[in-house]
Amino acid sequence: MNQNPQPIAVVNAGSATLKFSLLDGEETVLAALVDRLGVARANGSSAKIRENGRVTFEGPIPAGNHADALIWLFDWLARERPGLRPVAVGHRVVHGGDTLIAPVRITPEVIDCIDALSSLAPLHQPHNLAPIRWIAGRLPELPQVACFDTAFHATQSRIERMFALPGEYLERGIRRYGFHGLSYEYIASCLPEIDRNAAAGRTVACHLGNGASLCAMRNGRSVATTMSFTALDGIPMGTRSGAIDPGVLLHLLDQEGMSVAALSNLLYQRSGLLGLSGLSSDMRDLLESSSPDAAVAVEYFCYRIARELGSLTAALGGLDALVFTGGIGEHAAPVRARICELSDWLGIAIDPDANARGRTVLNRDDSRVRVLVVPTNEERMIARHVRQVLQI
Ligand SMILES: Nc1ncnc2c1ncn2[C@@H]1O[C@H](COP(=O)(O)OP(=O)(O)O)[C@@H](O)[C@H]1O
Ligand SMILES: CC(=O)OP(=O)(O)O
Ligand SMILES: [Mg+2]
Repeated sequence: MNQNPQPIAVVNAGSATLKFSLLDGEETVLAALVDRLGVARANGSSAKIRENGRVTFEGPIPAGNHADALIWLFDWLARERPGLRPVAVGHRVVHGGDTLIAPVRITPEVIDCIDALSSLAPLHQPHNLAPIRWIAGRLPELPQVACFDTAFHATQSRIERMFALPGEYLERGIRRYGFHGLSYEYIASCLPEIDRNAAAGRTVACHLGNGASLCAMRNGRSVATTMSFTALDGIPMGTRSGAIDPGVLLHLLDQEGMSVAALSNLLYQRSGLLGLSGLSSDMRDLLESSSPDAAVAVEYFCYRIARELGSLTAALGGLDALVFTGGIGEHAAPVRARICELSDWLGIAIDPDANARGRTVLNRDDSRVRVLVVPTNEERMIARHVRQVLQI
């Protein structure tokens, strides 16, 4: 790091985690992860801080929610690293709706707009807002920038964004938006250095983490994606169902008398890999398990991804490259292998050894489609946006 750091702080608040980074240019000088937020346990949550790759703090902290965790982190920084003062803060905000389609400096009006979209991203939006509000109240002189997961998909065609509902619904903003945009934007920014044809051509990126989606890109711009109005649609995820016949929801509400809150809990928290396996939402647990239900959950996950890959290939009119990213995409070789096996009809052929070793290039020389593993870095993308918006 240089002698006079002017770091950008980046806050990426997930459903049960808070990721916090300090970036000096493209370099991450400090990265903190606060885990198990909102999970009832005697010791509260736990934090891990890494500086230049070395763990410098690890242990329980007295934080029950995202704002508490951020307060603890700012206190820790002021006490332990007084020389590391952020000059601005960038936030990942999951939903930008129809109006927030580019990174923006946060004002009270922007906060109101983000708040109005909370019901469309209940696992994320309230957790995105809490740290923004705390910083605005306590450190009003610190500029804050919101970067939206939805913004990258603003290039999609009108047809792609529609649901087949009466036109008035589209006018009211009931349409496909898409998420994980900061991750896809970062991947698109890396591709020219890794593979010029993939960067300029027809690429499907698979962001497979706890939340998961696929995005079809042409020349680095979003053409179609699997998530839509909310981050529930598309492929199954850690605890989310992915696409489901809306008739099932009507049935549960109408015939079985399920409450809206219980249905929301089922779809967001109790489905996906967790629901199918009855064991865990974490792919590591499922791959290690000998339970038949865990195997079914993994197979279902891979099968639905392979089906969506076919659909997105149709949206692109062909496929030049497939990119894996996110916790599962970057680390779970058996999942990548199975998705590629199910997609061999597309001309995908990978080298098992390159896959097992987690190399950047997985495809064999005779594969018609390039297959790549590119680690995502939403925080780096956010820091770039902050510098651009604030011109620093
Ligand atoms: N070594 C691994 N092998 C298989 N799956 C992994 C591995 N490491 C992480 N994962 C999966 O990645 C998920 C987290 O993905 P990540 O993209 O880091 O999280 P988030 O969606 O919270 O940003 C975990 O829940 C787990 O399913
Ligand atoms: C939008 C979304 O699903 O995000 P995450 O993967 O962080 O849960
Ligand atoms: Mg994520």
